Amino acid sequence: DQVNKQLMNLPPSPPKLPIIGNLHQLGALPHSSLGQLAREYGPVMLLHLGRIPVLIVSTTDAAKELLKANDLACCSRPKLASVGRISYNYLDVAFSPYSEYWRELRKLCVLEIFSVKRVKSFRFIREDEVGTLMDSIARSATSSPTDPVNLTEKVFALSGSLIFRKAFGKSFRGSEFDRGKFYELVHDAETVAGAFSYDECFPGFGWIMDWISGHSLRVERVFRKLDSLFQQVIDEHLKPGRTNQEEDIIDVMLGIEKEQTEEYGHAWLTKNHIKAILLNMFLGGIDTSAITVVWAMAELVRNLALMKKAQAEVRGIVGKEGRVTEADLDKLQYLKMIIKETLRLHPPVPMLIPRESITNFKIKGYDVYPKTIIQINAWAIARDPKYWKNPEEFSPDRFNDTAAMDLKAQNFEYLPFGGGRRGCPGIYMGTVTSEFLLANLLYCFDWAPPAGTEVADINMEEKTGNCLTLSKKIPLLLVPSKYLGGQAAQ
Ligand code: HEM
Repeated sequence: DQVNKQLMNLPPSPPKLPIIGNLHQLGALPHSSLGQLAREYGPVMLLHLGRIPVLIVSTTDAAKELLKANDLACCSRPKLASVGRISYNYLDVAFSPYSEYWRELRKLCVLEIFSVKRVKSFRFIREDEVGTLMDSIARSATSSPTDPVNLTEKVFALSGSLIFRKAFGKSFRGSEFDRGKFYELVHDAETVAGAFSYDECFPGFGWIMDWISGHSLRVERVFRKLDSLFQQVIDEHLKPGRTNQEEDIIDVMLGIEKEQTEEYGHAWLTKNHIKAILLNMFLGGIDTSAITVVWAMAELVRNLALMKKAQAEVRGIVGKEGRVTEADLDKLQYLKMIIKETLRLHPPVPMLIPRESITNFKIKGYDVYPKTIIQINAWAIARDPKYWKNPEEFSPDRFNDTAAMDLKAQNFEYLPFGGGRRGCPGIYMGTVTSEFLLANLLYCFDWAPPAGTEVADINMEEKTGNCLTLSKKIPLLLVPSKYLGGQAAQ
């Protein structure tokens, strides 16, 4: 309450404007502007986005204090109305507030969807789809050797096809689904999921702005389209006599629903739960892996010596096999360091997913009260010169010296997948996908900037595609030429 709040030692706040609070200080790249502000106001700052209090955590020490000592006090998610709508009233894993229900669901998903065993069971999908992409790039390299390939477009399309097929058991190739429309829908859902509505920032009158700007209508339209897509595919799975060659995520979840019904007379996992989990796979799994591969390729083309080193590794291991297989990945230690370094310098989810505090807690001696939104600036933390030598430099070899630094946030200077109870459960799926695609791109082709441009011309500006992810602003165009050393066995 008000009196208690006055007695609290609140974190420092940059000066705010009436009504909008600190909204004007976010800019086009909030992770960067907030990193700048943190240098002035310290490792924890309290901002106000309109009326919403938001705690920004910007250093390794503070992130450790938050995720280790205070994880339980702040592992909920804010209930945003648009997210509520598209997640079937928070039936999903990523946006559901902390509760007994969320704990059960997360456990189920970790065991059944994100497990190493399940991810491995989709190996043939990755090998098939990546193989098709390599063939298509090879064809264009042969027919028009000087034409650049839009690698951003290809990599995003591939990542979308992979998740689509793992979830639905069907490929875009030969199906009635339109790839372009599917991406558009995923993109619209991401935009809806990543944005606060005016009503949340400005209680009392914000709804008028939502109405004028068309926000409410947009949310409803996206929800209806998603729901009808999910319903259509689930109905297909329920048709008697369906023959499925590939067990997909819908099969797995319908199986769990059936088991629960047989055992208890009813299932708590209903069709709406299944749809909400599918939504998480689309929003969590497509752009993140694609963004990583695009940044990795951009960095390597700009650093020829690193590119050559990576190609020597993968070509040395794979020899004349003609294609990298997933069995090769464990031997590709330098490739793994490249992915780690890419995730450090270009974390695809730079401020993680917003959390919300459940109870009072203290961080760095400051009080945080319940219902405060919490954002960890993983982007700023991974560029902190106190922990990283030459932090702005792309240098995969730095992970040689920190072999213990894994991706699971045991080290709080490196948080590309977040951490604590809400940390990303899709780490394995995400890294295998990125590593496997990158390995094939490096093995099968040599890459050069388009004719008339220099390596130094490759634009490295960032863009926040929606409020959650950070990608390369300008699509990456490169000219591939086929690696002939891999052809003998083909
Ligand atoms: C390179 C790939 C990926 C990156 C960088 C990434 C990053 C993240 C981050 C930063 C979070 C928020 C963690 C936090 O709040 O502490 C997260 C959460 C999540 N991610 Fe990922 N992710 C990736 C791949 C995937 C994949 C492939 C899937 C699923 C198919 C996935 C599903 C999820 C889900 C469901 C959550 C919410 C977890 C919860 O709230 O309990 N992610 N991810």
